[in-house]
Formats: sequence, C-alpha cells, structure tokens
Amino acid sequence: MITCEGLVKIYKTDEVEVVALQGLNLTVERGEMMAIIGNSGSGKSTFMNILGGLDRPSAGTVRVGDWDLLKISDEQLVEYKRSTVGFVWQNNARNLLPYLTALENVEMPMMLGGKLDRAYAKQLLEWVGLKERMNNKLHQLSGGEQQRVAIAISLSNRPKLLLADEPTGSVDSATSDRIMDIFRTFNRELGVTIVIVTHDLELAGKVDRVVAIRDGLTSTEFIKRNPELDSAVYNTETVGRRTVKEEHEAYVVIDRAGRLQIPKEYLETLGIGNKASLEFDGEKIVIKAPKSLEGKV
Ligand SMILES: Nc1ncnc2c1ncn2[C@@H]1O[C@H](COP(=O)(O)OP(=O)(O)OP(=O)(O)O)[C@@H](O)[C@H]1O
Repeated sequence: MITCEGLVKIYKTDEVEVVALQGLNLTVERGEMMAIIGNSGSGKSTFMNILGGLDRPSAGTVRVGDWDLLKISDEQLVEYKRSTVGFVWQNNARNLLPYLTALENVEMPMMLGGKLDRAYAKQLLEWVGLKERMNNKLHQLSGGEQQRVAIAISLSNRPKLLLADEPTGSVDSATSDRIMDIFRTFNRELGVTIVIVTHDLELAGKVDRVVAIRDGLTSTEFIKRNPELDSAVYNTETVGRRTVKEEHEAYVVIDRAGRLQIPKEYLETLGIGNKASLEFDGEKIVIKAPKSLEGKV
C-alpha cells in the first residue's frame, strides 16, 4: 500500500533549512494496522502530512497504492485526498456541524462526493458505538462521542488508507483503548490500511507492527509475536494493558545500502564515536569499540 525509499523532506525558512526526513525507508502492506513512534521533532507529523497529500516530499520515492506522491500534479492531489486517504487528528471533532445529527454529519462528505450511502453511514456509526445516538444533534453528544463521530466520518468516503496523528492525545486510557478497538474493527471489517502516530507505547501494543523514527529515519521495528492473537483479549482487568515490549519482537532496520542505526546509549556505553570494529564469526556480527580503544572505556 505504501512504499517509501530514501524519502527526504527539507523545510526552507528564510535562511534556515531543516531536514525533517533524511532518507526514510518504509513499506506498509495493504490491510496492515501499524504505528509510528518517535520523539518530538523526529519527523512523524512531516511523514503523515506527506502521506496525506498535505505536504510535498523534497526527494526520494513515496508511493501510496497507484499514486506517486513525488510526481503527482496538484489536480491529482485533490483527487488523491478525496478518494484514497482518510484522516483522524486529535481535535477532529472541531470540524463537525453542531446543528446536524450524528448521522447527517457522517452523510455530509458522502453527499459532497456525490455518493450518499445511508446504510454504510449507519454501519460506521454502529462500529464506533453510536447506534443508539445517531439521530441526536451533535451538541447533545459528549466530547468523546463527538470524537467518535469524527472517526466515523474519516471513513465516509471509503478511503483505502486511514492516517491517525495522535488520535488519543487528549483522552484517558479507557477511551484511548476504545479508539484503538474501533480502528481494529475498521481494519478487520473493511480491510483499510491504518497508520497511527502515537507517543503512547502501551497503545502501540494494540497494533501488528511498530516502527520507530529517529532523526527522520526509521531505526527500529517491533513486530507482533503472534499476529493471530487480538491484543484486545488482554485488555481485561485481570491481565491489564500489555505493552509493546511484551507483545512485540524488536528488530533494527537495515536500509538497502546495509546501514543501520545503533541506539545512542549503546554507543555511549561502549565509547564508540564515528568508527567501530566489526567482527563476523559466521553466525553473528559483533560491533565493538575500535581496537585501539578497547579496555579504555
Ligand atoms: N513547516 C515547517 N517549517 C519548518 N520546519 C518544520 C516545519 N514543520 C516541521 N518542521 C521541523 O521538522 C522537524 C520534524 O518535525 P515534525 O513535526 O515532523 O516532528 P514530530 O516527530 O511530528 O514532532 P512532535 O511529536 O513534536 O509533533 C522539526 O525539527 C520541526 O521543527
């Protein structure tokens, strides 16, 4: 569904250039539900904005389905945003129309797209747990319920890719679990590919794969140990919330040129600067401080 190779994004402001993405590589399969984590400033939102067609890449390859987002024209970009991607942002509910019902709010983008499908609109509201409230006006719903209407709207035009940037940023843990379960329902029922940006490692335990971005590059991947196991089953009072570390296996990402990112704390502990000694014993590769430094750290 998504292929990125050597994706670069440079922001130019007056005299300063900021390299937000430094050659990011990432592939997301059709029907996958995955998360992106990373520190503030690591380039997560930049990446999501590029995938969503809100920002243009500077160089590299980025393909979503049949679309090449580096070469796409402005007219095609409008069509791409309308037909291929759906968005869930933290404050999505702000864009809803308060004097319309929940159902009318979900139907509105369908009407604008010329494809009203009431049965599907009702189905979406049922999936987000608002079956009984769909004929209530927006102002009669709580903030959390309004947010769920906004989540239903994100799929109203049947996008193939759903992008969620910190969708659970300002809610309590029970609500964020619920939102993740809604995403899982969408994913299972509609086969929609879902990419979620989050700071919350516990939430990341609810997805199949987590990719960590550091300094505008993918650094580590966590892949679910048992993808058949729906993590929702763990979400009970007795077992509690499981974390990405318990449920996923960690892998370091190696790019096509064979480069990998080694965590800074490992390098500091071993006193490795810009050179290391590399040994291959036929089974494993050992990275050590340069021979001249051995024993000095
Ligand atoms: N429009 C812009 N103009 C200039 N620099 C920008 C712009 N947008 C982002 N940047 C810079 O690009 C880098 C990556 O920012 P980005 O917002 O993608 O990070 P992030 O990982 O989403 O951070 P956060 O978790 O804090 O939202 C940062 O150094 C940021 O200052």
